[in-house]
Amino acid sequence: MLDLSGRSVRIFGGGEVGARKAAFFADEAAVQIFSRSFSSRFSSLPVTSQVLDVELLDDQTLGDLIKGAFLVVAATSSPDQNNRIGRICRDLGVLFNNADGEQGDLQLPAVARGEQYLIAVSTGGSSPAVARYIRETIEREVPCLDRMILLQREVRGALKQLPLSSDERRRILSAILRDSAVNSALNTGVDQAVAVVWTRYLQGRSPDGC
Ligand SMILES: C[C@@]1(CC(=O)O)c2cc3[nH]c(cc4nc(cc5[nH]c(cc(n2)[C@H]1CCC(=O)O)[C@@](C)(CC(=O)O)[C@@H]5CCC(=O)O)C(CC(=O)O)=C4CCC(=O)O)c(CCC(=O)O)c3CC(=O)O
Ligand SMILES: NC(=O)C1=CN([C@@H]2O[C@H](COP(=O)(O)OP(=O)(O)OC[C@H]3O[C@@H](n4cnc5c(N)ncnc54)[C@H](O)[C@@H]3O)[C@@H](O)[C@H]2O)C=CC1
Repeated sequence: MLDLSGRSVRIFGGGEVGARKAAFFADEAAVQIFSRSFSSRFSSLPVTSQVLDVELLDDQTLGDLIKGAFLVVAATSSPDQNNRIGRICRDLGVLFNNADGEQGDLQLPAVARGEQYLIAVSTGGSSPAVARYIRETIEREVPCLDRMILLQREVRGALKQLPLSSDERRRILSAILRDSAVNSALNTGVDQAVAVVWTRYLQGRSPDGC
């Protein structure tokens, strides 16, 4: 969880993997891609690109491309070149992520993101496919997560105004999460679910206890 706004992220390798890494950072950071060739996915990404062959650059020239970056990603199809980029990053004190080769300073997780939440899944390099599988399972199984969070925020605020113990509040909030009537109302909207919650859990109660 880094604030990358205004930071420079430079990616070597313009294939599918480079494009995925670029998409991961492009909303926030200023992303530059260096590669021999580029996947068509780059045409829809807000990044700048430069055609070059890393193998033809000496360490000094490659270092000049890296200097000033906050983070560098190596995603060429050559682990040797990726590792060389990593060594230069280490010498220059620049954070490094390696898509293929010796492990760098950081790994990218699989991310399920909504307006109200962010879930990052990592297997620490053991099985990226499992990280992806868990991300997809979360997205499939809990599609209304944003709405549930908004509902919980609203109900939680209302419960705090009622003369309830924190145990009672916790029990109601937890029951709402698992309540199928609430969850199906959420498919229509947060307001509809709030109405169901009032009927099922808060009938007869009001903030002043009447
Ligand atoms: C170490 C790490 C470094 C890094 O890249 O940061 C790394 C490394 C490698 N990945 C490889 C392969 C695959 N990677 C994926 C997918 C993802 N890989 C991602 C992260 C990471 N990958 C970091 C560890 C994260 C962790 O363990 O949790 C995800 C989560 C995030 C992202 O990249 O955005 C993204 C899912 C995003 C999503 O969908 O949500 C798939 C599945 C697929 O594409 O369907 C495959 C094919 C199946 C397989 O091989 O498992 C290979 C072998 C290359 C080869 O030789 O074939 C290496 C290199 C090696 O292992 O040495
Ligand atoms: N970390 C991850 O999540 C994953 C990593 N990989 C690995 O990442 C690497 C890249 O995968 P893809 O994007 O699918 O491969 P790709 O072959 O589609 O793309 C590689 C890109 O690197 C560029 N490139 C290669 N050598 C270069 C050089 N000397 N100078 C400049 N650019 C160069 C190519 O022009 C191409 O754009 C592969 O080694 C692959 O095994 C694969 C799947 C997932």
